[in-house]
Amino acid sequence: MDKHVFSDSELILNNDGSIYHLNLRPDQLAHTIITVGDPERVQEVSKYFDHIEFRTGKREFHTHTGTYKGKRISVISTGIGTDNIDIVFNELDALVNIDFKTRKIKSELISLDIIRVGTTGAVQPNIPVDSFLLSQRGIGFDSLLHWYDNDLADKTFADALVKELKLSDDMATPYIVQCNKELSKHFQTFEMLNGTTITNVGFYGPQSRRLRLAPSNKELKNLIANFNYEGHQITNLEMETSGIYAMANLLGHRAVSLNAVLANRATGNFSEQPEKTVDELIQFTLERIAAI
Ligand SMILES: O=P(O)(O)O[C@H]1O[C@H](CO)[C@@H](O)[C@H]1O
Ligand SMILES: O=c1cc[nH]c(=O)[nH]1
Repeated sequence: MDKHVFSDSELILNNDGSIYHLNLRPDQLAHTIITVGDPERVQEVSKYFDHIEFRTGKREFHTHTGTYKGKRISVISTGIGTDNIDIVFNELDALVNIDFKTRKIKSELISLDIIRVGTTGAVQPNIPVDSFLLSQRGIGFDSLLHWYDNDLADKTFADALVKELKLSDDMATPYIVQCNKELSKHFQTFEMLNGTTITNVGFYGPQSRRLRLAPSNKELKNLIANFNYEGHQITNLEMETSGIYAMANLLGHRAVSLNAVLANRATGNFSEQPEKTVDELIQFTLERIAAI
């Protein structure tokens, strides 16, 4: 594989030498990366930079690269969902680990630090809205990992999920993936909760929300809240973490997912100050990154 030359249809470069979706050239990317779902959140992060050296954007993928307290950081929006995470992680990895001139994998591989600053809904009543939660592990209901050759499966944990949550055969087998323990230590402070995060492919039915359409598994919200596997309770639901941990583990990057808890699904509450809470998580994250 090291000698393989990637064809134009597999490693797709734009006319200016940037990679297809992210619109970035290798020199425009820092090796510490903050990912956010919302493209508008990119500027909410980069407004704290000492200076911004580069801005680009295409579709939902917007990037600002600059420094914070002297540390070079890129902040990139992924849009919503693990389908976008597949694109973002493959292209980030290509930017550092594939030589765009020879179209071959480099002999020395680089490991990126990738920190998600996202939002979430808690499923346990004792997790307050406006708190911060670090996903120790992600449970993927989204199937992304299954499309890659991998040995990350934890079959016993997956079997317990299928049985206890009464997942139907029509649904993807869940997968379980971990944060990078070394990187996660830098974000462990008294205000940070830790948990197990389910990532799914939608905000409504797939997160057991009901507006006009009834979810297929009507008990799912309660089953998730009551699930316990070897002491691991499920804490929260969102839409990217499992994909981020899957891709980071497969590609050799370090990733951690930090969540601002905006909803509590058990109590029915939603934050009265979502922008403020996200802003506090952004400032917290930048301070912790500067100290790495
Ligand atoms: O706030 P972000 O980072 O987008 O994260 C969460 O919010 C979105 C849904 O509103 C999903 O992307 C979910 O994962
Ligand atoms: O409940 C929530 C809140 C934010 N993001 C989600 O995906 N779910």
